[in-house]
Amino acid sequence: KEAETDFSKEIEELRAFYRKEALERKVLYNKLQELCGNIQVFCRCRGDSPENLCFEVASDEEVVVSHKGTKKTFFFDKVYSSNATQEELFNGILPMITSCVDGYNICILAYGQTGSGKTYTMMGTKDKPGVNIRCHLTKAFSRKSTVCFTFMMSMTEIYNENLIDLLSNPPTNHLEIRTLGKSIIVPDLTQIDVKTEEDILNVMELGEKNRTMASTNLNFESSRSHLILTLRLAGNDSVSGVTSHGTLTLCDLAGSERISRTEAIGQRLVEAAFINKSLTSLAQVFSALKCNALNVPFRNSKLTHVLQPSLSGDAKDEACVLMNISPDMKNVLETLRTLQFGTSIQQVGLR
Ligand SMILES: Nc1ncnc2c1ncn2[C@@H]1O[C@H](COP(=O)(O)OP(=O)(O)OP(=O)(O)O)[C@@H](O)[C@H]1O
Repeated sequence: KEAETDFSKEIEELRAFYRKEALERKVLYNKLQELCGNIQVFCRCRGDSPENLCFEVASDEEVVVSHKGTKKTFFFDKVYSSNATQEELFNGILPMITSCVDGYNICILAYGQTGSGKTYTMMGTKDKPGVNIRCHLTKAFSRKSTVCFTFMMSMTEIYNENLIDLLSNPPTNHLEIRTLGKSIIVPDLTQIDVKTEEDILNVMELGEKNRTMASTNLNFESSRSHLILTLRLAGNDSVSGVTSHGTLTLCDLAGSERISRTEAIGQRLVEAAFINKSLTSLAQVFSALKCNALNVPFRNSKLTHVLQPSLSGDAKDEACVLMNISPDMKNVLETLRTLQFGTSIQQVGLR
């Protein structure tokens, strides 16, 4: 009996130690977050080398754009030059992604004009997989062997303010978004339980297939829509008995180019107007957050409404905006616009 009591005491001490350690890790992470701000802006330069480059990467935080004989310098949390590999970029955002297992809501957004490398960054190719493919969180699993994780995955697309469920068969149009306090729910959204990396890749494949089907039915190019992949995870810690919930949202935004540049007419003009509206709403949300406005206009577009849970809350929300830029001189104005957008959100601190 004495031995039994000693053993229970030891277990209790171990639990207390474990809880303390977990708390300390959280405090340290919060401190780090305070130092870095909870929106980080990274710039990625497309990886080809035309003769006429419109910028140079001056350091791993600085990019200098040349236009009409003047040079303009932009500073970001990190600048990835044309030579940066997919792996280097992924390693830069890995700490943020893994914090999701500690109950953080993480949102990674790829922004930039059409052809600047957003899809390459997020999806990549078979040989050079991008963020979405590498985000299988296996590193997180192995880091916490005492925690049993469950994952639910959803994949949606927003085209002309129409929220489409890419995991239902056939894809369902016009999903409704409801606000429930600080969170939002999409009542009819398909969520698939995923357990392994292979499950996640299979679900992505299904989503991509349905995306092609949806774009064929509605007659649009996938680059004209926003693609949002969400992984919701719950981790039950067998030692502390605590369950934490985190969300990882990965978003490949539609091309940000101006309407005048695309010379769009008819349906293409309507698409461009919708894209413009949603990206403007995104900028407005960031600027409202920046000045701690009481009302952040999340509901002005489907995009910001869907992203609200990872942008609006407290210190547990974190975002990383990947600004993709093209090195082509003929794209210099779009490059400048993209970098200006990045600069404007750089100092945003979420509440
Ligand atoms: N860092 C890179 N290294 C090598 N190739 C790249 C890189 N970034 C982009 N590319 C290539 O450039 C082309 C355009 O990239 P991508 O399709 O990713 O652009 P995008 O911004 O997603 O365009 P859209 O908005 O039209 O979907 C693709 O052929 C892609 O493979």
